[in-house]
Amino acid sequence: MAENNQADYEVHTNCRVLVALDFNNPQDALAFADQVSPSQCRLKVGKELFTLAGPQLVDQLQQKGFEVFLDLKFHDIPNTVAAACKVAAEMGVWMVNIHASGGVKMMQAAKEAVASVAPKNGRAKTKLIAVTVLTSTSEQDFAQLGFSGSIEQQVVNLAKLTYQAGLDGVVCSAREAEVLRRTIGEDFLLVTPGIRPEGYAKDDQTRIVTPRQALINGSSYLVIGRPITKAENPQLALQQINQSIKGL
Ligand SMILES: O=c1ccn([C@@H]2O[C@H](COP(=O)(O)O)[C@@H](O)[C@H]2O)c(=O)[nH]1
Repeated sequence: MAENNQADYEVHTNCRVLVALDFNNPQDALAFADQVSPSQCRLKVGKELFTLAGPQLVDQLQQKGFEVFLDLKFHDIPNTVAAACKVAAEMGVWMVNIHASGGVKMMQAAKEAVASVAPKNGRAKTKLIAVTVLTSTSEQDFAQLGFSGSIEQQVVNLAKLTYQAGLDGVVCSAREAEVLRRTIGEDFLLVTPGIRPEGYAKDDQTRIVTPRQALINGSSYLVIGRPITKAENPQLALQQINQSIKGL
């Protein structure tokens, strides 16, 4: 596989798919990485895999030339979240995230911590984004939590706070991408899970959108797990998704 140098990072420019490596062992994650190329996708390491395999696995994926989104969704007091984000930035990950509902002070502390880390090996500065409302949450779930108003209103509210705190973008559903582009503008990353190709099962997601429609709505990056990793031929599933969004 490709070595970890500047040239490897340039191949990612047009790559919009972030594959969620939600495997229950590091061997399967590494085997998946060996079937695909950094020009086709970036890789997302989430809570299960990181708890199992930690920074060593992240490093192995980076050594294979992949940019890694460390999806640990930190949510704690400002000092704790800032310290965790600093460690993530020192690992050289492409992107890390926190929960916007932790508040502006927490987001600002995290931002300062990430900014204090000098990027290494020709990489770009680690991007810091904030989760608004999880894509598994329905309007009914949202009301049950005691919120009044719609999910869309809350996503816009949290995205505005995230923008004011100086972060690079948010995690939201692609259903909210259009309104966020109208209210916040183009210079803000919209990272959207809950992506389902036409006809694919919803699983536990509720606010789903197809890959093509998500980009039309204004998504910057598509987070896709099971439709690729659980496919009979994951490499082909990724290729087909990339084909379906070509030119967007
Ligand atoms: O709001 C959110 C935030 C994060 N996720 C993560 O994205 C992937 C989605 O996987 P699928 O298999 O495509 O449903 C998963 O790792 C989640 O932890 C999210 O779904 N929604």
